[in-house]
Amino acid sequence: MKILFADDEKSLQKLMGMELPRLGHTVTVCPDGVTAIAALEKEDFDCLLVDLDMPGKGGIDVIKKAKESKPDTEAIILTGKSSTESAIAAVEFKVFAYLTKPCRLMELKTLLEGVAKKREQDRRIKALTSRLDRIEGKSKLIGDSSAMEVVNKMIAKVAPSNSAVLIRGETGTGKELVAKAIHDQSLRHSQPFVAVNCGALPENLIESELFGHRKGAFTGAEETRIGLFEVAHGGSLFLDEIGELPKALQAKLLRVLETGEIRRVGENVSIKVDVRIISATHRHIEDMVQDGEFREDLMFRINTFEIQLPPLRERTEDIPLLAEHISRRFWPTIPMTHTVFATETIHALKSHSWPGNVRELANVVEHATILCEELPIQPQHLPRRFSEQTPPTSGERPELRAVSGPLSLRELEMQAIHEALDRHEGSKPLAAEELGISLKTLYNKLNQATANEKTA
Ligand SMILES: Nc1ncnc2c1ncn2[C@@H]1O[C@H](COP(=O)(O)OP(=O)(O)OP(=O)(O)O)[C@@H](O)[C@H]1O
Repeated sequence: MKILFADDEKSLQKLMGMELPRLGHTVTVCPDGVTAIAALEKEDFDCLLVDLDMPGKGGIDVIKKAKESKPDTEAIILTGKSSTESAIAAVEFKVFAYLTKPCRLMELKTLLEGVAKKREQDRRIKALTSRLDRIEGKSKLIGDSSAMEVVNKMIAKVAPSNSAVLIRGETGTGKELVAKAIHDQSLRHSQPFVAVNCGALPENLIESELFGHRKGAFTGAEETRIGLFEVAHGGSLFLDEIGELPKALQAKLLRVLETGEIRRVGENVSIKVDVRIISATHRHIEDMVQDGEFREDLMFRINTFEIQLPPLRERTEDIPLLAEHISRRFWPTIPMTHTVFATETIHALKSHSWPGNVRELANVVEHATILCEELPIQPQHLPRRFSEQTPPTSGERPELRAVSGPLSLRELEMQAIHEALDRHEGSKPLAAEELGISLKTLYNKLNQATANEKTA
């Protein structure tokens, strides 16, 4: 790390000037606060190591100056005598640690390792947050059909309350997006939104995922871990596919919702949690209750307020807006003034039945943006099932051509890949599994096909 050391004690200046580089850091040694502030004006540092009492400007002035221009600069205060005022200032400026002199080198070494680790974690969090933002996009629900207007009104009404919400709708209709929109418009928006797919977790792991576990609670529980309820404390927990929750867990979840307390697996003390529950399902929960698969009391707990999402085929008027919005996700440089889809392409999109709803539309648009080199996107850029609906045009790409003559081995392979992708609504992992190839191989083949087209 780049460290700025400031202390008026000559012996310490000498010691740090020698020892910090030995610990793998680069150090700028300053004899007082004024010199340290001047150094900060010239360059940035990862960590400040400053004496509190120096003639002219003190350590707090140096930290204040550094945090003004670079708030993520870490600071460790060294001092001969601690005072309440300096301790308060240290808290105000989020100082990493407070060391009273004489400090031991080993202690300082450990602290600096802690600073380096924190900076690494902060960087990772930033990278993950920006990646998540890119993947999730904003929770803005696109669509101005009357059906979506109703949905938006319901979200606005229920969001500020603390009520449990059950979102119903076919797969890919945007249930998670609605859950996020409820959270974003609620008073909890600055707290965590945690999503968990109850259908995707193995049965033996769900309890510990949701409620956490104590070290040694079961084989493999090597460390105490907090569960998603605790992670979501103060915010919202989105239980996707709640119909898939095993019966035993339904009883435990009900108890948590009734008492507001969770108990980590293997622990016998309860912890209070404040979490708003938003659930979603594509299944008919009432039928599941009838068949004894879902607890009726739990159903009444989670469905205080219900939002029904319409399938895409019932709001085809939203398709042009949605398709354009999604295309910019994959192709962010498209100027806002450009027409992205040709009229015939919109017509083909509107004529489809969309069993996979908006997720399927997103896959189709991704496919088209990969194939299309020049806007607007034409029908032949859509997957095969669409080109079968529209008459072929000249200049059509070989792998999208209607089968008229013998195909080369590569064309046959691409045909099989596209058919598998169509069957799985664009899901590459599922298509790869069906074809008996790895996901990586599937990507390689698709990328190769695109590269071949570009050079053809
Ligand atoms: N109204 C919408 N506006 C913009 N994007 C949408 C809309 N509805 C869905 N999407 C997009 O479609 C994809 C699927 O949405 P989402 O995951 O919310 O659906 P879901 O109903 O939760 O699916 P599943 O039932 O499979 O969990 C996401 O990429 C989402 O951003």
